[in-house]
Amino acid sequence: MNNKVAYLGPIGTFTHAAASSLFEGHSVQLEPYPTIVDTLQAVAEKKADVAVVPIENALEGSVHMTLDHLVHHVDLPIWRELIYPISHCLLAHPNQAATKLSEFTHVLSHPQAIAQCYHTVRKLIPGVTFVHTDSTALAAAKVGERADEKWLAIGTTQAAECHQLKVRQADVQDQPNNFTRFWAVGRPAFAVEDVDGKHKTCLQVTLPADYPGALYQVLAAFSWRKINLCRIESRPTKTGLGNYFFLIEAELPIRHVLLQGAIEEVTALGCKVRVLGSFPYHYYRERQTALRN
Ligand SMILES: O=C(O)C(=O)C[C@]1(C(=O)O)C=C[C@@H](O)C=C1
Repeated sequence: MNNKVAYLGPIGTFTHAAASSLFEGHSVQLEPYPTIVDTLQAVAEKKADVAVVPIENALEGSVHMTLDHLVHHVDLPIWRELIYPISHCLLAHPNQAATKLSEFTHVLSHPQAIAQCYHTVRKLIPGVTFVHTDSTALAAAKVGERADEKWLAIGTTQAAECHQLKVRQADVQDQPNNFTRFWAVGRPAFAVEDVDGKHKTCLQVTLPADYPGALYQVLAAFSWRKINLCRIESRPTKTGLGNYFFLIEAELPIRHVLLQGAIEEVTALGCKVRVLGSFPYHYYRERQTALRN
């Protein structure tokens, strides 16, 4: 039976593009879900084998909805990571062809997409009203349904094709080097080839108490073993103001003896350590090249 892959849909989201790339060449069933939480819940409730969700963007940082749901509400291993290039377009209904860009009144999109394009769009359309939607593709669908409104969506060229919209301006993100990391979480019943052996482990570390140097001691366990950390982030434990846990991503697989040693040391300090996943990662372009060669 085909593996079911849940993704933040509908068709035409960046997550859809990332999921298609991750499972290219495999017979899977891609199934859209309306929100990040629904997408993760689909795997938790065994309606799907794996879920593809955004986790971090180069311009806007963490996607807290994904991170918090993975930490607080489900227990699903991170299986793979894809780093995908993000290019946002301003999409309009064809009936608005005569409307100048500066005359549009509303720009609809996912909050992450709006944040990544905020300054560029405000410069193009001063005084525009931003409207949040659950995904960029849903914004495109809404614009497609309202031919008479001077509305724009921020989204992908695929969403423009799906809803017969016109790309009025491409590449409207505030910075050119825009990438989003996507995680596939769950337990699909097949292996995907490792493109180049790059591996990460994501740990949730909770300190036993707040005292001077507590985090320094945790980091020292990685530092003297020369383990490269590619991300560290604090998030509220939701138990009271000022209570945090730390998400630490190390560039080693969990089975590596140095990482095992670091985890033992951090645990001996009284910290709670939870392994959220140990997984291969690759950049979109590397994979395309690898598939071609
Ligand atoms: O709305 C989409 O198209 C998504 O896939 C979500 C999402 C995100 O939440 O980060 C994915 C990539 C981009 O960073 C913008 C939006």
